Amino acid sequence: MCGIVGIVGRSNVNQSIYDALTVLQHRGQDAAGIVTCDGDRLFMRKDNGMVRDVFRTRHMRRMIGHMGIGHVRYPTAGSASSAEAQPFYVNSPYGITLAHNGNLTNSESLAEDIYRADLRHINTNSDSEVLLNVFAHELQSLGKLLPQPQDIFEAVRRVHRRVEGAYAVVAMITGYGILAFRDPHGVRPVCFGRRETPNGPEYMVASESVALSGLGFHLERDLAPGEALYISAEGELFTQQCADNPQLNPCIFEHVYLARPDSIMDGISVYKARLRMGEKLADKILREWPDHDIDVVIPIPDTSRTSALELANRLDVKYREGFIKNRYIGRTFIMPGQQQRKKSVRQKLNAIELEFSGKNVLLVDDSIVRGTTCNEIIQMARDCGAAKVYFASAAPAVTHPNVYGIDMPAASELIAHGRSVEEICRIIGADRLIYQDLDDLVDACREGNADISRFECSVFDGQYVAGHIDAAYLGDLERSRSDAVQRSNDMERLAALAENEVIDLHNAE
Ligand SMILES: O=P(O)(O)OC[C@H]1O[C@H](OP(=O)(O)OP(=O)(O)O)[C@H](O)[C@@H]1O
Ligand SMILES: NC(=O)CC[C@H](N)C(=O)O
Ligand SMILES: [Mg+2]
Repeated sequence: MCGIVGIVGRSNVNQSIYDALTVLQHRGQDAAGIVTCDGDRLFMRKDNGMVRDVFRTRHMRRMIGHMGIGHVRYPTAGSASSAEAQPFYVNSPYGITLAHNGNLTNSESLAEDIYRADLRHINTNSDSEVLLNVFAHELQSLGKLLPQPQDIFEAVRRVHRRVEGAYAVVAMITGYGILAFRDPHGVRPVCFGRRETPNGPEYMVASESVALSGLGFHLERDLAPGEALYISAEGELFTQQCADNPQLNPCIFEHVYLARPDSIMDGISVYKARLRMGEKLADKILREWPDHDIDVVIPIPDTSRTSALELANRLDVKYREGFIKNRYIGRTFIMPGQQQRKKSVRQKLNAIELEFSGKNVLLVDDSIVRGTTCNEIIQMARDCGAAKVYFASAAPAVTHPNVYGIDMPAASELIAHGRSVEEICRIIGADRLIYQDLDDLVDACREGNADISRFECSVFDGQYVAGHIDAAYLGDLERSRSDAVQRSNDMERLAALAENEVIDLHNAE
C-alpha cells in the first residue's frame, strides 16, 4: 500500500498535494514525491523519507502549476532506492508521470515485452515503472497529436488486457490533464472528490477519502473496478468503464490495518467496520470462554484502539490505555527489515505499570503478522507484573503472503504460517490466544456495503483473485523478496552509494 493523490485546481496545487500526502503518510513512510505541471513544463521532487523531510521550502516554491500528482511509498517491488521513489516519468508520448498503489503480478514478463516488442527502456526494478511504460506504449500506438478522453480510455482498456495484479493509479499527461484508474478487481482503493472555488470546481483523486475531507473536497465516490476517470487541465471531468469483466473485490486488510479509521472506502466506514470487528470478537470470546476472568482490556496503539474499545464494551470489562505510543515514531509494520521493526516496537510503546500489576489483562491488536509486536508487548506486560496475559487479534491468523501491494512476500516470515493457534500462543508467550473468524471479519466489513460479494482475503485464506498465482510464483517471490534477501540487497546498494559507484536517475538536491 502506498498513497496516491492527484489534483486539477484553479491555482497552484503544490501545497494541497503536500497536505494530502501528509494525510496519507500512514500508507507509506519510505519515499515521497510530487510532480506539478505548469503549461508544458513539469516540476518534480522525490526522494526517500517522510513527506516533511523530502520537501523543503525551496522545492515547494519551484513546484508551480494548476495540476499535479503525488505519492508516498511503501515498497513491494524492486528496492527501497530513491530512484524508485514515485511519480515516474516518461517523455513520450506527451510527457507522462505516474504514481501507483498496488503490485503487478506479471511485471517480469511485461518488462521483457516492453524491451523486446515495445522497444522501451526500464531503468529500475519497480513494477510501477513497467506499468507506466505499458500505458505510454498503448497511448503512443494510437498516434494522436492531441489525445482526446476517448483515446486515453482506450489506452487504459489495453493496459487492463496486458497487466495483472492490483493497481490504483494516478497519472498526468503534460499539458492535457490527470487520469486515474483502478484494476478490474478493485483490490486497491481510489476515490475522487470536488471542491468549489470562485473560479470554478477543482477535482482531487486520492487513495482514501480522509485526504479529500481534510482539504475541503467533497467525496463524490470511489472509482469502480476497471473504471478510468480523466480531468482535463481546464477542469472537465470524464469517466468510463474500461474493463471487460469488472468485479469489486477490495482488499480486506485495508479495513483491518492499512486505512485510516476516518476514511470511507467503497461505501464502508473503516471506523464502523473496526467497531464491528470488536463486537464480533467479543461474541466469540463469550461463546467459547463464557467464564473468562479478564479484568481489563488494553489495546495496542494505534490501529487496534477502535475494535478494542467496542470489544471491552461488549464484554462489559474495563477498557484502559496501558501502552503509550511515542507519536514521533511511525508505523512499525511498514518499516523495511525485521531488525528495524523489532527495535522500534520498544521505542514506540511504553507501558503504564499500574494498569498491569496483579491483573488478568486481555491485550488486543488488529492483526498479528510476523509476531514482532505481540512478542515484545506480552513480555512488557509480564515485566509490569500482569497476573495473566491473554491476547486477541481482531483479524484471523495471517497465514499466506500478499502479492497485491502489502509487503508480506514470504510465508516463512508469518508467525501463523503452518502453525496451530496453540503453537502460536506458546511462541508469543501468551496465556490464551483468540483470533477473529474469517466469516466474522468479512461480515464486519460487508455490513457497511452489502453489494460487495467478495473481499480480497488472500492473506487469510490463500485465495488470490487476480493474476495467476501458484506455488511456483509464491516460491520465486519468497526467494527474491524475503527479509534476508532485501537486507543483503540494501547493504550492497548502500556500499555502492558510499563509494560513489551508483548513478541513479533522479532529481538533484
Ligand atoms: O505482528 P507484526 O508483524 O508486529 O504486525 C502487526 C502489528 O503491526 C501493526 O502496527 P504498527 O505499529 O505498524 O501501526 P499502528 O500504530 O497503526 O498500529 C499492526 O497494527 C500490528 O500492531
Ligand atoms: N505498496 C505499494 O503500493 C507499492 C507500489 C509499487 N509496487 C512499489 O513498490 O513502489
Ligand atoms: Mg499496531
